[in-house]
Amino acid sequence: MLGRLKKALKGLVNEVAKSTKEVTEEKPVTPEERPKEKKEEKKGLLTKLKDTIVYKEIDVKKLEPLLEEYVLTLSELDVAYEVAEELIENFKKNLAGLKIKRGVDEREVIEKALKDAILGLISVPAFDLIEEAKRAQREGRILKIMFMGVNGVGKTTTIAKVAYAMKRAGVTPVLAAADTFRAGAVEQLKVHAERMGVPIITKPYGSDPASVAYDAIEYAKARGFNVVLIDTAGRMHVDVDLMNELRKVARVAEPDYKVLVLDALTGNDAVEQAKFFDEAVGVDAVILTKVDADAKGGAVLSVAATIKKPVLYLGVGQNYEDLIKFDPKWFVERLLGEEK
Ligand SMILES: Nc1nc2c(ncn2[C@@H]2O[C@H](COP(=O)(O)OP(=O)(O)OP(=O)(O)O)[C@@H](O)[C@H]2O)c(=O)[nH]1
Repeated sequence: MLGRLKKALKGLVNEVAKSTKEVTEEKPVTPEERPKEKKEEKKGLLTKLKDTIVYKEIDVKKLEPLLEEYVLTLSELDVAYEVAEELIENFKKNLAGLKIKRGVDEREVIEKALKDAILGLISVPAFDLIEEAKRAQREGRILKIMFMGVNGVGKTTTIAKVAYAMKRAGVTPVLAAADTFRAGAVEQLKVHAERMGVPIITKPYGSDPASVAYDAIEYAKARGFNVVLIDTAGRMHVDVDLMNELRKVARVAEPDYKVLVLDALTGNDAVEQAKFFDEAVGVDAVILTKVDADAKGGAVLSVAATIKKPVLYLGVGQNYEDLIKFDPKWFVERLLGEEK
C-alpha cells in the first residue's frame, strides 16, 4: 500500500539531507554571558566556544535540479503534475532559511518540512459519516447520503462497508438501490443487504432512480430509520444522461452529503472524475477504494489536494471491515513516519 510513493519521499528526504552544510556564525557575547570576574583567567577557550554558533542549513538553490526531478518522479507515481509542483514548491519554502541546530537530526527536520508541505495540501475540514449517523439517530432525523462514481470503482462494495460500519455503531441504515440502469447492480446490493440484515428498497430494472431514492426516504420516515444510503448508476462521468439523472436524484432526495467513490488504481483519471462530478453534480466528500492494491500511492494525495474536499475513508480490501478512516496526519505518518 502506497509503497512506491513512500520510497520516493524517503529518497527525497535522504537526498536533501546530503546537501546540508555547516555554518559557523560569530555571535556577540552579551554582558550576562560574559564569564564572572573570578573565572577571568579561564576565559580564553570558554569565550571562544560561546562566541560561535554552528548550525546546518540547506542550500535550496543548489537543490533546484533535484527538486525538479522529483516533480516528475511524483507525477509518475500518480501524483497529478500540478499537485507535485505545489508540493515541491511548499517543501522548498519550508526548507529555505531552516537552521538545524547542532545535535539535532537533520533528517527529522527535513522530514517535518516535507510532512508539513503535504499536510498543507490535503488538510480540509472533514466529517465522520458514522458519527453523523449516530447524531441523526439521537436527534430523530434522517441522514441522507448519495453515493456516486463511475462503473467498477467499488461503489456498491463501499456502500455495503459504510452500512456495515453504521450497523456496528448501532444505526441501521436503509439502502436505496437507485442504480436501476444495470440489472446486476440491484441484485448485488440486495445480496449485501440480506447478508448484513439491513432493509433495501428496490424497483425493477429501468425504473426512475429518483423514485427509488424517494421511496427509500419515505420508508425510513414511516419505519423510524435515521439513515438512507443511496446507490446510483455508475457510468462514464462524461455521460450527459447520467449526470442529468444524478442531478434529478439529488433534487428529489436532497441528500445531506454527496459522496464520490473513486478507485485509487485509476490514478490521474480519479482526479479528472472528481473534478467532473464536482462541477456537474457537486461533491461533498470522497471515498477512495482499492488503496490496498495501489502500489504507486499518488492518487490519494492528488484527489485530496485537487478538489479540496475531504477524503473520508480508504477502501483497503474486499471485506466489510476493510474501510479505514482517512486522517491527513495519519496519512503523512504512514508515508514518512516509521515503518508500520
Ligand atoms: N482490493 C480491493 N477491491 C475492492 C475494494 N472495493 C471494491 N473492490 C472490488 O472492486 C470490484 C468492483 O466493485 P463494485 O462494488 O462491484 O463496483 P461498483 O462501482 O459498484 O460497480 P458498478 O456497479 O459496475 O458501478 C469488486 O470486485 C470489489 O470486490 C477495495 O477497497 N480493495
